[in-house]
Amino acid sequence: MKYISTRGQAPELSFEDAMLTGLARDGGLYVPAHIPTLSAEEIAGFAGKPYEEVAFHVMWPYVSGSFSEEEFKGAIARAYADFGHAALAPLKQLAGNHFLLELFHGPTLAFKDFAMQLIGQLFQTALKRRGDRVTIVGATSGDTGSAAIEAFRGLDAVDVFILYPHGRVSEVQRRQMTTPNEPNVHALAVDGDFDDCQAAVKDMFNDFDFRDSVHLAGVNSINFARVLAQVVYYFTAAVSLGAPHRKVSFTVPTGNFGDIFAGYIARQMGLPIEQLVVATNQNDILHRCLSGEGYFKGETMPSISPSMDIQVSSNFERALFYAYDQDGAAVAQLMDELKQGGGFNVSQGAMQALAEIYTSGRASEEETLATIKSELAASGELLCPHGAVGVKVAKEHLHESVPMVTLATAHPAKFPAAVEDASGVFPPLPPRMADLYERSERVTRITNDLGAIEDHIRKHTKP
Ligand SMILES: Cc1ncc(COP(=O)(O)O)c(C=O)c1O
Ligand SMILES: N[C@@H](CCOP(=O)(O)O)C(=O)O
Repeated sequence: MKYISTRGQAPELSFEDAMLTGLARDGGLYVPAHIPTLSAEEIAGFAGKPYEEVAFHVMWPYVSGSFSEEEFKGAIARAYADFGHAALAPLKQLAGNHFLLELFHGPTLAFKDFAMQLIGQLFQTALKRRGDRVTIVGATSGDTGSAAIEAFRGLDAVDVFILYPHGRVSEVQRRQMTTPNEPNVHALAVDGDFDDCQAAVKDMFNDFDFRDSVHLAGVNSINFARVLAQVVYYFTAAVSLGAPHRKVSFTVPTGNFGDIFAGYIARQMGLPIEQLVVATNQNDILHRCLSGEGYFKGETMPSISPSMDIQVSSNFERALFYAYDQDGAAVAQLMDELKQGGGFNVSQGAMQALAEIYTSGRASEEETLATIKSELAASGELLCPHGAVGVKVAKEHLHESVPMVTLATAHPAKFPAAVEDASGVFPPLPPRMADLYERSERVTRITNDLGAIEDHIRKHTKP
């Protein structure tokens, strides 16, 4: 399988090269040159199979030229060995036709572990084979950073620098990033918001001298390997509800559009997905855009679902690439308008293409709090604020005949203040991280200045 850039001007790469490269050199994002499909029989065959086995079958066509079958199966087995639930991604019934897919049983209690644990294994295999080392930079609104640090801490061939917005992540998220004491891990608290952190990461990739001198790699969902690993749980969830013989819908709490884009890939691969519902918090650029108002940045407002406090949603570029019939020049033009003028209008044809796949909704802060409270009373499920945004929006899109799955993207214990405020229940951390509040922290506060960030990284990267 070859990978191509959404802006059409970067070299085609293998899976391994695309994974280690991160952002394409034309500023675009890598996508597979074609999306492989699975037959209804193959999908039906996933019923009752362990998650790891489904994972291998779904992802193998994308990675097969880069890893041997044995390497890839080994990576999958090691990636999911430490999850705190035997099913890895259990499905719970909330009511009638509405289900919750719990994606927070990994080591850092968020859905990011599904991909990050796997790419941690794949990076190690590839770097060992090449005798190479890389500098990973990542931007986080809380969960990607902790998952990346967990996946790469202590590895010889990797330095990892995580940029998070100072004061805009939860205490648990911050401590997950600042308490690991391995010297290859560096938490940077940036004076700015998540979009500033993400822009800095992209600017570093576009600074080729810097990029090449430190062997830059990226583990945000700009990396297609991140998206790919997330495709798997759409299959396991849908099949357990009767797919491919029955259609299933998904509602996805959305920020950077990576998770829902994984749903799009699953759909294109042949999974009968009826609706893909984008659920946003008050930072609702995606909901506004999908409602026909164009894609225009507003100010990012801090919320009780901080991981979704995002205005420039990086994977939306991938969605646009398909909506514009894979026209890289058109996508490059839109991204230029976004950078220069803060937004763009989507053509009528592309809006139509998006509307065939995605619908959307938004939850205010009050609605999120009310949903945490009401869902606890109704089903006994204690939601994190991100899951609550999803549940609120999902309820506006329920249909009698098609099951709806809402993705519960993080454990409530990552956001105890908001959860307790809403429900009166303080969600405790699982025993394996019960001493998180006592561990000492190590973090560098840094201004939102590309030169300062690059200097810091240069100084702290192992040669
Ligand atoms: C808990 C949680 N929910 C939802 C999201 C949104 O996911 P995505 O950025 O893939 O849209 C994030 C961040 O990415 C998150 O950390
Ligand atoms: N919500 C994310 C933001 C980064 O998203 P990514 O999926 O592109 O890595 C976070 O928690 O960091």
